[in-house]
Amino acid sequence: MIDISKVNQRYGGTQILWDLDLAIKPGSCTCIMGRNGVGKTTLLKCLMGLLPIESGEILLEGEALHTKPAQFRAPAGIGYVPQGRDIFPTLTVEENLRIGLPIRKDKAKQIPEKIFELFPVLKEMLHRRGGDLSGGQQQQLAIGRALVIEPKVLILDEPNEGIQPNIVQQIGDVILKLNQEEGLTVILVEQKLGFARRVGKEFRLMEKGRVVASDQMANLSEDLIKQYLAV
Ligand SMILES: Nc1ncnc2c1ncn2[C@@H]1O[C@H](COP(=O)(O)OP(=O)(O)OP(=O)(O)O)[C@@H](O)[C@H]1O
Repeated sequence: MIDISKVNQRYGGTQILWDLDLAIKPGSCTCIMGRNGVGKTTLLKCLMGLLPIESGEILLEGEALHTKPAQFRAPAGIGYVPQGRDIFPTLTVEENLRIGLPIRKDKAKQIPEKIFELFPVLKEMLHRRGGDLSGGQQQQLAIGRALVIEPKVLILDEPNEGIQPNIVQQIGDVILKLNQEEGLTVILVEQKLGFARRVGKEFRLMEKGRVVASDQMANLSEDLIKQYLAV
């Protein structure tokens, strides 16, 4: 589904991603894990075209993605929930959700009802400004906004950072539903081990800008945790 090969990326003189290889299978839910600063967010930004790569390639269903400017990546079928959410605080919930509508292939004029079934709070808050929502509600809005385009792949960068436990539970339920019942491919950067184990089917461990271990989530051993995740 997504094939990343030999990707190198640098911020000025500092190289962050080193010949990074990563393959994502259709219908999988893959957690990308690793200590702070190993390059997880940088990798997602490269996938979304928000950062240029120096070399290597990124393919989506066999077609080159890395040659497409950022604005063509969502229409190619990638929904992205960035770290820190990045909702538009002065726009209403409805306006935030409508942003993806023009790039839908069917040019739908209405926000799909499914978004409100997944996140009923967004219907209640439809006319409130995004900036007035709680952190957890904003995160639900960011996920809803990414789903409006009906993506083939949903990418989430630490969706539970600073979110209260009951909303973390709800976000987990939604990811599980989308992945297991609807077959949506999910890529999740996640620091919380419990959450990763609950929703992830596979893991990829990163260290120093490379993927150093890949397996089914059930095989994430204490040794690997100690080596690549413990602080
Ligand atoms: N805009 C930037 N300019 C220069 N260096 C950067 C920039 N953004 C990130 N870095 C550096 O790149 C490295 C990787 O950062 P990145 O945010 O991708 O890591 P991460 O694995 O997502 O960590 P975290 O869990 O803290 O978000 C870090 O050393 C970081 O300081």
